[in-house]
Amino acid sequence: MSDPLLRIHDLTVDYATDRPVRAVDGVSLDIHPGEIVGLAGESGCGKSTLAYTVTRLLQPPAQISGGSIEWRREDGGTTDILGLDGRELRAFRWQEISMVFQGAMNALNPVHRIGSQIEDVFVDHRAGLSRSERRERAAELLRTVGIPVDRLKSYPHELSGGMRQRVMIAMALALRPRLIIMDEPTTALDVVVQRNILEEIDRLRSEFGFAVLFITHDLGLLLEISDRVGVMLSGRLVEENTPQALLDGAGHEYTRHLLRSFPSLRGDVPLTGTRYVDIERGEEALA
Ligand SMILES: Nc1ncnc2c1ncn2[C@@H]1O[C@H](COP(=O)(O)OP(=O)(O)OP(=O)(O)O)[C@@H](O)[C@H]1O
Repeated sequence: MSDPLLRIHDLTVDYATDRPVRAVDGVSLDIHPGEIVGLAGESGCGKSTLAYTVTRLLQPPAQISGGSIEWRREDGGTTDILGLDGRELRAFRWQEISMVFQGAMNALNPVHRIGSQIEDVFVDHRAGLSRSERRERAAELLRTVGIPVDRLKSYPHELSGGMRQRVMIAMALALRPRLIIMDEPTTALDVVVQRNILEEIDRLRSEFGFAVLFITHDLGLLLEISDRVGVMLSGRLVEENTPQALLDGAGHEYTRHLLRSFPSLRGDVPLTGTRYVDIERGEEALA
């Protein structure tokens, strides 16, 4: 197997509050190029804290108490993510790793058109592009995520929730990052829209080859879309394996407990994207 793209080693993160919380407790996890790695676990187990640490968006009172996060650059060398300074981080985010967070669709600025918000990513990170080049790229990105190009002129409130989340995914793709971290990206959406977007992410992954760290409390969903799934409990990564291996026999009692909550996934539901097919046009119908 190729060298990992991201190597999280023995990471520990604490919230230094009156009653300190160890949110991430000695987690080690590798993500390889092009892989979809799912992270499951119930609310409060530390999934988001892990995502915020990898992207260096963690705010006090959170503090990194130990461990390392290593990034393999395209030139083969490694970058210590925890050692990046502010200027380096601005160049690193979006460019190397981008993020789609829960409720990200509400992060769009309500008073600016969709097109200009996508173009802004290029204004900030691709200073050499002309205005018409930026426009062309914004249009191409919308097409990529399945939104008609005339929507560039729309304001966020004129789009459905699913479309707005697709716009956020388009922005996350804009600079062709090699890893996209998605923290509950579809949780706020209708289940049909959610399925369509997941199918889209998988298709885009095949097309562009980026890796995905997909975080959700929904283990059933992760078993369908991931190459490997990690299960977190109280800050620890208690198990990590392929979906099939977990279904065949999870090693940790907590994983077995989570699996029992999804009885329909134990053999009678295909693990491929085939369940998407009959609802392919669902979002258009709802939008
Ligand atoms: N700002 C904060 N101050 C203090 N404790 C925090 C803070 N943010 C998170 N925590 C605590 O850290 C632990 C991990 O929280 P985290 O949000 O990472 O979990 P999660 O698995 O992502 O949960 P959810 O799915 O609800 O977002 C929890 O015990 C939480 O209460």
